[in-house]
Amino acid sequence: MTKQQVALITGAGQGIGKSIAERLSHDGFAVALLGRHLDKVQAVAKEIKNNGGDSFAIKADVSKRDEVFNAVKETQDHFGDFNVLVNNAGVAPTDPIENVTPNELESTFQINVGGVIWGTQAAIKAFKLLNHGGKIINGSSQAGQEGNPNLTVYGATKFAIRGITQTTSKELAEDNITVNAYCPGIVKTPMMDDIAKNVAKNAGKSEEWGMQQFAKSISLGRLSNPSDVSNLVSFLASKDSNYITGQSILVDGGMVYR
Ligand SMILES: NC(=O)C1=CN([C@@H]2O[C@H](COP(=O)(O)OP(=O)(O)OC[C@H]3O[C@@H](n4cnc5c(N)ncnc54)[C@H](O)[C@@H]3O)[C@@H](O)[C@H]2O)C=CC1
Ligand SMILES: CC(=O)C(C)=O
Repeated sequence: MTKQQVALITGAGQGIGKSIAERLSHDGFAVALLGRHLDKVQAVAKEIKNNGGDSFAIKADVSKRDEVFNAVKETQDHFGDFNVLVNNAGVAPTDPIENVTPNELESTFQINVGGVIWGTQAAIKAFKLLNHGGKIINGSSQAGQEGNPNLTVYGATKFAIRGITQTTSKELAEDNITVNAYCPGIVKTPMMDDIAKNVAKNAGKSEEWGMQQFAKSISLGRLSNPSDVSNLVSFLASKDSNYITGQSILVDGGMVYR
């Protein structure tokens, strides 16, 4: 009887993180859901339980190293194992470069990049304690492969995550830990709605115009659903990806061609 695999997903209260948690539960994982707002992750965890899954909600801020370490330990203690970390949580400030502030720069890097680094450190510690390898899956973006206007700070963090994915995959290969990233395109979530609204506001245009500035470059001609992304994460969390590491894989409907 194969032991149930355990995954922790950060930013699982909505959007892509919620979809990843649901999909990994469907794949047979026990899932721990981390979020800043406990009520939101508890609601998703409850829904997963009602659908027959094994889930657990944790309140934490990924920019706080100790909270991330506690979340991984709580996951391991609760389920008795820990196998996959999905560093999904992120924020996307939307500003033309001349409006970027020191606070925006610092807080965005603390969340988007710090969260990945603290999660990676905590996962390594757990995998070593459990005496087995594991998988780390980071949330990058098409905006981490191609510069997007008005997303300088956000894009810088997503480019950084691709670099971290490469460096840590090389460092951790000897411990049988793979590290990969998913690079979604334009996904229908609250984050993307806010980006489109802000781009439109900055340009004095309608919200529809804002979303269109991104959507017009999608070859497949449709916006992405969160499930398009969790399909890829399901593969990266499975044994089928065991020979893939250090890769940042685009799932963007044909926006960026690398
Ligand atoms: N929506 C999109 O079009 C795309 C999203 N992505 C990436 O996918 C990931 C998820 O994005 P969405 O689901 O669209 O975002 P979202 O904003 O809808 O959800 C993000 C979740 O992360 C949580 N979060 C934010 N900061 C946190 C912190 N400090 N600690 C703990 N949780 C925190 C939020 O509360 C929220 O529940 C992000 O890393 C984003 O950069 C990448 C490409 C496209
Ligand atoms: C939110 C995001 O990552 C985009 C627009 O690529």
